[in-house]
Amino acid sequence: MAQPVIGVIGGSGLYEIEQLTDIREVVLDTPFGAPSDAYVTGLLDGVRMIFLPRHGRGHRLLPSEVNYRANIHGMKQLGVERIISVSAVGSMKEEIVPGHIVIPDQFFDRTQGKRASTFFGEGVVGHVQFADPVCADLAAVLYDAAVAAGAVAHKGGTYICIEGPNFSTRAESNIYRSWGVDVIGMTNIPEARLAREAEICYATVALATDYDCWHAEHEDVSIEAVLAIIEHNVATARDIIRRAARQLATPRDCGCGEALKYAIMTQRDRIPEATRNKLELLIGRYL
Ligand SMILES: CSC[C@H]1O[C@H](OP(=O)(O)O)[C@H](O)[C@@H]1O
Ligand SMILES: Nc1ncnc2[nH]cnc12
Repeated sequence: MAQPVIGVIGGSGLYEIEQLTDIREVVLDTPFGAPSDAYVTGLLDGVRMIFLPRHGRGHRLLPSEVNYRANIHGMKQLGVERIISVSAVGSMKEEIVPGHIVIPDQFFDRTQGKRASTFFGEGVVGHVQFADPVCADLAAVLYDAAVAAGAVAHKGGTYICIEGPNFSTRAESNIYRSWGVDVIGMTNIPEARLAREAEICYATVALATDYDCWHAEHEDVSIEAVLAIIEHNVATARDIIRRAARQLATPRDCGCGEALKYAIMTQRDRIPEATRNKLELLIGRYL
């Protein structure tokens, strides 16, 4: 069996994986438009990796402008079975100190409907389960890798995803905290939803960079502070990816690869030809 391919979507501050060898750039088109940038494929300790900078090289795309559907479709085209997302996040809890790593196990969607968040539509209806939005197996590997890399890591937690690009108001921040969320960011929704629809495992290495604006003894979040923390921790993020990759060179043993098995509602002979063609890579085997 071919070796599983691991995708990495790099967030703020992670625009390349320096340790890759046998590097090739792949420019892809998808039925959903253009991905954020060329994919970089290469080997990390012999494991095939595909890297994509979420905001494009040079950080050109707002969280709302990222073409999440194209990014995930491109990963699928390249045979990716597991996606490691790397993201900068604000901490919503005292004990998650800037510099710590969180491996979230839940998402709370506060985006504002501006992002295409499903591959379905245009005559085909599908409803995937999303109660547990993160692949537990992949998350466990990432947590262990973070600990082995020497990071202070938190296993599990809720990532609230706001639309951005502005950071939150103090009132919003305090209300989110009262909801019990752990970290805040702007990108993991709809990325995680689309990975599930594409039957790709998804989990995030979230690097806490700030205390948003709720903490009386800490400065309000600013890009300056976020970038300083990222700069100090990007080597750790790369180390986590490298350690995780070594553990992920085996076929997966979770349910993510069959997420669509019972999800498609539409009577098969009523699915328009054009939609069939557009979604062939994602749903072809169920039609
Ligand atoms: C640079 S702070 C705000 C920015 O960083 C996070 O992006 P990513 O998840 O791609 O690391 C956050 O979601 C915002 O987009
Ligand atoms: N406080 C914050 N809010 C939203 N996204 C972030 N990314 C990093 N810090 C953040």
